Amino acid sequence: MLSRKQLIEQIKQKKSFLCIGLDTDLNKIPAFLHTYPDPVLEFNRRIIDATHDLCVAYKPNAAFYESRGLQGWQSLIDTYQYLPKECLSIIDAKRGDIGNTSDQYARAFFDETAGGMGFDALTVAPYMGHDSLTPYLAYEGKWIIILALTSNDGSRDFQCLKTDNGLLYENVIQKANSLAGADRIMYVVGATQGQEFANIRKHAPDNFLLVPGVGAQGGSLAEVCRYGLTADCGLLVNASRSIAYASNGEDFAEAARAEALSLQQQMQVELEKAGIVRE
Ligand SMILES: O=C(O)c1cc(=O)[nH]c(=O)n1[C@@H]1O[C@H](COP(=O)(O)O)[C@@H](O)[C@H]1O
Repeated sequence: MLSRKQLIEQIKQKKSFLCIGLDTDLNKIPAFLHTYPDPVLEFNRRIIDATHDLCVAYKPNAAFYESRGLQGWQSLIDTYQYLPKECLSIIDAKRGDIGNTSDQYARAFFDETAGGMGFDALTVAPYMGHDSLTPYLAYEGKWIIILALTSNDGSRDFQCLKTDNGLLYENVIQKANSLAGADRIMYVVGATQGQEFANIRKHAPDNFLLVPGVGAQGGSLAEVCRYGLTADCGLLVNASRSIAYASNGEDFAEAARAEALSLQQQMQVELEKAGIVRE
């Protein structure tokens, strides 16, 4: 369990708001790892060992594990158990269903005694409304991270539709803000959304934003910071492929560290510029 206060302390201590995505694809990891009993777990462990002092969160994406059936689910459980406790653990599963079903998703990802995983945070889709979100909030201290304005092209299809009460994604934020505060709810906003961050901040001034889309998707960290940074930082910027697959040789963990270090150094400059940490 990681509270907002503890997350902010981590950010200040590590001078980083980096989240590392563990989107581990059996077909992309170095060949020599295939001799290990669980190559995905071995890969994740080495990435975590090489980067944990540079980031404040890890985000395994459930799809990369679910697609491998029983073995994949075991890799996910074992990876969860290996995550450093000082980092925010996010399961990116983008769940959303009627309350009765959301209860089960919540148990699967939040209740360690039920399914072996007790992640701090879960990504959720808001499309089914308030009663699809509240079951997760029943878990004291856990976070939900709601899709607001995503990084992909299709984000314009629905999220930017105009309603009598503003854009659809603005409605999502307003509704979710009525369910819980900035100590329980974060929003996903893609790094590719640039100046739109200024508008997001009008509706979610205090919430942390999970920001995927730097690295492989081409989003700009400087622009995200310019429009999205708050006095408490308020950002978790995720990179998955650009870190994890920086090399596919035996040096993959060092290469991942070099990528993570480069992002952390840029983040430190931004945190210093904003006066959140001292130079
Ligand atoms: O919820 C997410 O994390 C997410 C939302 C979004 O708008 N865009 C997005 O890319 N993601 C996820 O963030 C990660 C991005 O990976 P890279 O593009 O490899 O850094 C993937 O796990 C995506 O599923």
